[in-house]
Amino acid sequence: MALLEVEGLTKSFRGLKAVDRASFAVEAGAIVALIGPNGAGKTTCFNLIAGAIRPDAGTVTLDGRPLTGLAADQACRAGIGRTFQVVKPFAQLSVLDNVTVGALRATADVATARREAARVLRLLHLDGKAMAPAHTLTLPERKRLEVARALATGPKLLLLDEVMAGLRPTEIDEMVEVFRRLNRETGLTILLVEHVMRAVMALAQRIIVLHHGEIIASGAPEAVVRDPAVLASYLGGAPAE
Ligand SMILES: Nc1ncnc2c1ncn2[C@@H]1O[C@H](COP(=O)(O)OP(=O)(O)OP(=O)(O)O)[C@@H](O)[C@H]1O
Repeated sequence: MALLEVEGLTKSFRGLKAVDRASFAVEAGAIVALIGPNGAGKTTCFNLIAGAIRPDAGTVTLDGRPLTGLAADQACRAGIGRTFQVVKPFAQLSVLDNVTVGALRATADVATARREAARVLRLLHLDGKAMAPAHTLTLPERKRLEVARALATGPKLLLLDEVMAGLRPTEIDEMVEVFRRLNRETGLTILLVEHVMRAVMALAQRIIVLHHGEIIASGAPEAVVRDPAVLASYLGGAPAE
């Protein structure tokens, strides 16, 4: 059964079709990657699903419930958790407080939110940094904090926007393991936008390829990365650096 259903999603910016009649589904418990060249419309898709912007046409349904037209905080309450490409924690707040802010989306009780935040920090191996101000974290730690903030909202669907960018191969492998474990142990459904193919191939059970806002391929990772249309969209090279 599909947890997320996207049907005919379309969004233009000043005449440019950033997302063009995109339709796809993400099954409950799946890890699916959305890939494509720069400017293909991936982040716009996320913004449409998460209620940051409104579509010109099309629908988004989560768990059978229409999300189209909901504002970002309503989409979050409905079960969409997301990270942002540009990581922006509250710099002066501690790591624990940053994640508690996320957890307060799911509960009004501060003590419960702090407990949930502490649990999520352990999952992300950030518990040792709980009291550190967010601005003192390294890049890989800031990336994990971004994931922790999204996870603490208690999502049914986690949208990850380039969380591997700037990480070293060993750090990527650690992140991959965190998501695999989360998916395996809690059944969390994940849709990731990612250029780092090492992570895509290790994580995704299915890949959807966007090009100029349109879906040009979808299927098993090994088949999709050999698809001639996909290779052509990446200027004849490998799908990503
Ligand atoms: N708010 C906006 N106003 C105008 N144009 C926009 C806006 N957001 C995105 N676009 C345009 O829409 C297209 C799709 O952008 P989007 O950021 O969704 O691509 P992307 O696939 O996420 O790219 P990248 O891999 O570089 O992050 C691009 O041409 C971009 O310039």
